[in-house]
Amino acid sequence: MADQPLTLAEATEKAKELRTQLNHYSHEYYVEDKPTVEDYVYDRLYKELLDIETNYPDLITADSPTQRVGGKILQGFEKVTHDIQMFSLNDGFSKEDIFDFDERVQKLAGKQVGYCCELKIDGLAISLKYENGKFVQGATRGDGTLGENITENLKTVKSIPLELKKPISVEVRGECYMPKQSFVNLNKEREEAGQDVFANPRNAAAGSLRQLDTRMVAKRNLNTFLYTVADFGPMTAQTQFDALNELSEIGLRTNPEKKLCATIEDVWAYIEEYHEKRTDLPYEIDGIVIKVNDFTIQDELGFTVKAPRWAIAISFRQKKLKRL
Ligand SMILES: NC(=O)c1cnc(OC2CCCC2)nc1N
Repeated sequence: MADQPLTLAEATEKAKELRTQLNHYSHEYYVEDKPTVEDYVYDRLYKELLDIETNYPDLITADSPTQRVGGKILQGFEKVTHDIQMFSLNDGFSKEDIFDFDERVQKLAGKQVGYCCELKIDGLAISLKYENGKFVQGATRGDGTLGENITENLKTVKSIPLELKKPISVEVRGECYMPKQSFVNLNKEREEAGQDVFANPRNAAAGSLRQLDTRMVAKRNLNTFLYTVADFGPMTAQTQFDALNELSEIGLRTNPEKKLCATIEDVWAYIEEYHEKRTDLPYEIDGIVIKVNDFTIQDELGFTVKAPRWAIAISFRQKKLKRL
């Protein structure tokens, strides 16, 4: 016999249960890349929730997985002022530049310091604001002070949680990027449709986030890695390495290839390692970012107008950098 239609009370309870289950499975799949259920299990539960929301539209919540598909046509992007400037990075082009950086840092810090090394994801820098755990604003870097409000577009990026694992208010920053395979598939589609193709995944990600039709963005399979805590709220990390782990603990996606290096020689080994490995990665990187690990020392070193003194990027895309 066909299921009896749910009462409002039953539907409310069931929708809440389904949202929790679906958001958990989605976190495993999109944030941890470790799904524990087959797609058909997810799809069946999703359909059940969609049916309930269709019958009881008032039960639709902002963090419902059904809201990820987009459906808004924006008129444009409002401007957003970054209370905390989004800095860029000084570039290094050779082993000598990296060792000179280490010398400067040690001189300023008055001691040998440890470094947190990260892959330099080739995407678009974004800022995410959460209030009491809820995703409230997403923005582009812009010129570092003035960016664009792309909240509605970022809501369709499945690895950006609409709700954190803890009800905290923080601002975090990272990179939004298009995986290599998605880039290949997109360009194939565009070519078949007689459209211009994108030159590289970074341009494809930027072009996708500029879409005013959020349904288009939802189809572009964008992804993220977060790497900066701008407003810590109650977060307690005292080093960059711990901050990356803390970002992951509250439900944000971070890059697993990070490494804590005690000496600049270890940093150089990491750079050479990923210069080799980069073609095997499912996303593009344009270099490595080296950061003084200890936040107290970062604060001592401070910033120039554009960039921190406690970090340097070595780019793999340098004419001069024939080989490392
Ligand atoms: N593209 C990246 O993967 C990346 C970029 N920037 C930073 O750190 C900058 C941010 C502001 C000061 C240091 N880290 C990264 N991993």
